[in-house]
Amino acid sequence: MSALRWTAAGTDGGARAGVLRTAHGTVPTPVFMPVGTAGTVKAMTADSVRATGARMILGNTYHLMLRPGAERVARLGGLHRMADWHGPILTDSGGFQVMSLSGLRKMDADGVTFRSHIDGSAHRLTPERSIEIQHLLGADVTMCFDECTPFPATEAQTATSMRLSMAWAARCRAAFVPRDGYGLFGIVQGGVFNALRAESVAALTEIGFEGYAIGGLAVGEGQAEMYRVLEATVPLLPADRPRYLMGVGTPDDLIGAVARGIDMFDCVLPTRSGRTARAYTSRGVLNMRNARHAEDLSPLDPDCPCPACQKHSRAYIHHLIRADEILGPMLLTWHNIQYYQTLMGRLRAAILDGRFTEEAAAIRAGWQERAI
Ligand SMILES: CNc1nc2c(CCNCC3CCCCC3)c3nc(N)[nH]c(=O)c3cc2[nH]1
Ligand SMILES: [Zn+2]
Repeated sequence: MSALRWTAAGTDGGARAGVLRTAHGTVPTPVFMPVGTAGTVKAMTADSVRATGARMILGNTYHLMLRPGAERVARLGGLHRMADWHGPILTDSGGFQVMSLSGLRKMDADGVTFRSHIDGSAHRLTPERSIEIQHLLGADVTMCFDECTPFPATEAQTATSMRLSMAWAARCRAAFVPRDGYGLFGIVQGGVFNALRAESVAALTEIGFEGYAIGGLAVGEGQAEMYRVLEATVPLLPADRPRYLMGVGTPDDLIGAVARGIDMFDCVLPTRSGRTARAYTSRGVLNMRNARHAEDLSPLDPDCPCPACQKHSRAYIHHLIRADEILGPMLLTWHNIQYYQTLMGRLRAAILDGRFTEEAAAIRAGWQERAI
């Protein structure tokens, strides 16, 4: 097998369906990748993640370099063996989490020095070290070490930040060891400025990557602005490479971004919401702490195959949440991950059948039917 490859299976308007081939198996796209921050999709076993139909998960340089340490993960056989996850893993490169999680940090042209949010110990990430860490973790998809430009930022600030990330992208490409079934993705920056986005795409495609992520979005710009940036950026990307929109998003965001040519997604929403008692359903979001569920014998979502919906009532899940029972977040997380997988499956089937617009409208209409 050559380097990691994406091949198209069908298109419908701007939406596209395809297959991503990796060293750890093939993944139908569009794909939602559950976030497995510290080597685990929180509150889920690897078997339960697989049961949802999820094929590919995220790991993270920042968390795993701090604990248990990248070299230790390698000594434990890598992330796949350690977590008993034998499908593809994409790891983020750490820059985003350093900027959003760590306390004291100092950015310079060569990298970033920061203190661990866990024990305050000092650490440094450079493009080369980030690539090395992701190799030690065993990632199928490695992300370039970048700076996610803060929002809002002036055009000048955005240009400086983007150009630093482009210089780091070239260093990542040089440091990455090519292997069959593995790939390095570039990350497009440029904030909300079309000319800077175009400059970033040109710089990355000049270097050449197995896939292209759109970074610097879902940072507070709002859905309309995010869509506007996608409309200006996605058409500039090579049609034969996968496109990954980082950190997105709500079910509604996913539909809109698939419509604009995105193939891959990750977001903490389904897992984090599972731990904050919120359930995504075909009829909108439910807050399971709400007393109205206390004697409701209906399932979270009648159309859902997950154990929470097949075996339990809203009343039981409401009780678990109120009683602060660990099974509550487990069942809600499982359901939310299942909901996201079911959603992506429906979108993919609709693209292949040429009825994406109709399917998107039907899904959105379902959310309007106030959850009974
Ligand atoms: C939520 N919005 C958002 N996320 C972004 C992320 C993070 C994507 N999710 C990674 C997981 C987070 C939890 C731990 C495991 C890794 C971004 N990452 C990078 N490298 N660059 C971005 O511009 C970048 C931009 C992002 N915007
Ligand atoms: Zn369910």
